[in-house]
Amino acid sequence: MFGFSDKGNLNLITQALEAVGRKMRVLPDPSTVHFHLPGDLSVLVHRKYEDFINELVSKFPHEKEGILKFYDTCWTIFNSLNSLELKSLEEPLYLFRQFFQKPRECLTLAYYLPQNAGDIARKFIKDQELLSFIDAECFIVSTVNALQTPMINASMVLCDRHFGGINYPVGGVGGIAISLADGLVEKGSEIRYKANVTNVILENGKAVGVRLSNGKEFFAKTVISNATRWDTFGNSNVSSIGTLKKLVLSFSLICSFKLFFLECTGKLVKEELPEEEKNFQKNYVKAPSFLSIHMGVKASVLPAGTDCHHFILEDNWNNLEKPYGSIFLSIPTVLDPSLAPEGHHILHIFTTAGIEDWEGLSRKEYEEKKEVVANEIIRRLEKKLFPGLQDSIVLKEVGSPKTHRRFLARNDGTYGPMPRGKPKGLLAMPFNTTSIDGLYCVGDSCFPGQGVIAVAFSGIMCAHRVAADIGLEQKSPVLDAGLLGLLRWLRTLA
Ligand SMILES: NC(=O)c1ccc[n+]([C@@H]2O[C@H](COP(=O)([O-])OP(=O)(O)OC[C@H]3O[C@@H](n4cnc5c(N)ncnc54)[C@H](O)[C@@H]3O)[C@@H](O)[C@H]2O)c1
Ligand SMILES: CC(C)=CCC/C(C)=C/C=C/C(C)=C/C=C/C(C)=C/C=C/C=C(C)/C=C/C=C(C)/C=C/C=C(\C)CCC=C(C)C
Repeated sequence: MFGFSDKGNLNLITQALEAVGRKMRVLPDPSTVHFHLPGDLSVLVHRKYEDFINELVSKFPHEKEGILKFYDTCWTIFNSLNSLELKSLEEPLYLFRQFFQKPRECLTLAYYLPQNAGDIARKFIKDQELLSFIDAECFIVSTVNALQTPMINASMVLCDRHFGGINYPVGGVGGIAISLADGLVEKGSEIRYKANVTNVILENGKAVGVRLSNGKEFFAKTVISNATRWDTFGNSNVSSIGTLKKLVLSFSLICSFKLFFLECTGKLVKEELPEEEKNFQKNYVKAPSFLSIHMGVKASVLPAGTDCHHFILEDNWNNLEKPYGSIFLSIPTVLDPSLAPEGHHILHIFTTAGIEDWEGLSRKEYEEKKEVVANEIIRRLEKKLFPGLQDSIVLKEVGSPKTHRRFLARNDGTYGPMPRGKPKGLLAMPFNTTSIDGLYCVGDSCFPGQGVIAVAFSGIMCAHRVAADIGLEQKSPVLDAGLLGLLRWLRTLA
């Protein structure tokens, strides 16, 4: 996980846990990822920045200057981000204060806000293979190439992995949700599980509550949807799953709905798609989902010193963004052996996959397809990294995009938003307010997009904007109208 360090301003998981009186023990990962790329290009992203740069320069010595300039630019942006107090960019008093206190940092961020990593990389680097490597660097966190990845997001991940580092919570990442939930309850919040929100209730155009599938209604000053914007507002061509995770009944009472067996169709806001959302859907499409394989294997199949995370694209750079083209692999037991019985390891293998491949199949065809597709991926891994992998398997479970849709209740099982074309950086990303009074959105279809830290930041921004709107923080209605109007206009330029 990113965001789990004990320093800086961007360790948002640590901060979220602290806010509810919790702390988790973490294990530092000595590397972020081991890339295995076409032409036998192998790059290990070491935790220590200098080690990573030396390794990359050793593969592309003729591009030393370009490499340093590109990653230095990332650091300039990261250092600016890391110096700010992170709050709502939709709240003018805070924004002006930040501009006043940190003008250079804010102007740096404003300058890079509409830019993409691939364009910046091309200013400094000519080698096509190195540019493809930077595509892979971006793809693993955005599921798109560098030309489509906002520079601010790329800088955040390309630097924080060396600054705060990647850290693994002992016992597994599920512990994060459990700790947060325990902490919230201890602070007086109430969490309702298996509560299927199907409608946002509107009164005179204002969101005033939610209705559950069992007919129960809850009323509130503020409603916050953590469902994707497609699930919240719907889209014109695909039936969606109604979702709503977080409903704020008042600022101090947060209900987090976890729903695992929901497959109803329809959007939460039963109104015509607002213009703002049309603009969002014009700029962003749903990224594909994933095919996931969870395996238990005999430890002897892994060579000594195997790294925790791998990214594999065997022969052809053109396959990077294609479904099933590249393979992600995490082996958490490398860091935390307590997760598996002695002598065994856990492999989480995943690859991008679209829902359309998995629909319209009978139960039998579906099960058979999962087996065939998973076996092919295991065969590729066996060939590239771990000879004997197939025979070492003691447990295997395969999840398809339909699994993601069902268990995460995300429209088409999507990983998140993906730019339809070449975006203007983050300019088109909507923030938390919506065109419906009293209704806010959080999560990865809001600024700044996919990723746990990005999503945590959207939560922090939303909390601040809501606090201002319900009178817990200072606000200026005149400046609000000005800034929100300006931001709306800027989004239409993207
Ligand atoms: N590091 C990783 O490997 C990894 C893995 C998964 C996700 N992520 C990140 O998490 C981001 C997504 O975060 P998010 O918070 O936007 O979305 P999310 O999908 O994580 O949260 C949605 C949650 O809402 C619940 N839910 C859905 N419908 C509901 C309903 N009707 N009522 C109640 N609960 C409902 C789901 O069960 C799910 O837990 C992704 O962009 C991704 O980057 C990272
Ligand atoms: C408003 C205006 C107009 C202006 C203003 C200016 C300013 C001040 C600005 C500011 C800005 C800001 C603050 C921003 C922020 C941002 C952020 C925080 C961002 C973040 C981001 C993050 C991210 C993107 C992350 C991501 C991550 C991820 C996705 C991860 C993933 C992972 C995985 C998938 C795993 C892998 C594995 C293997 C390889 C195996």
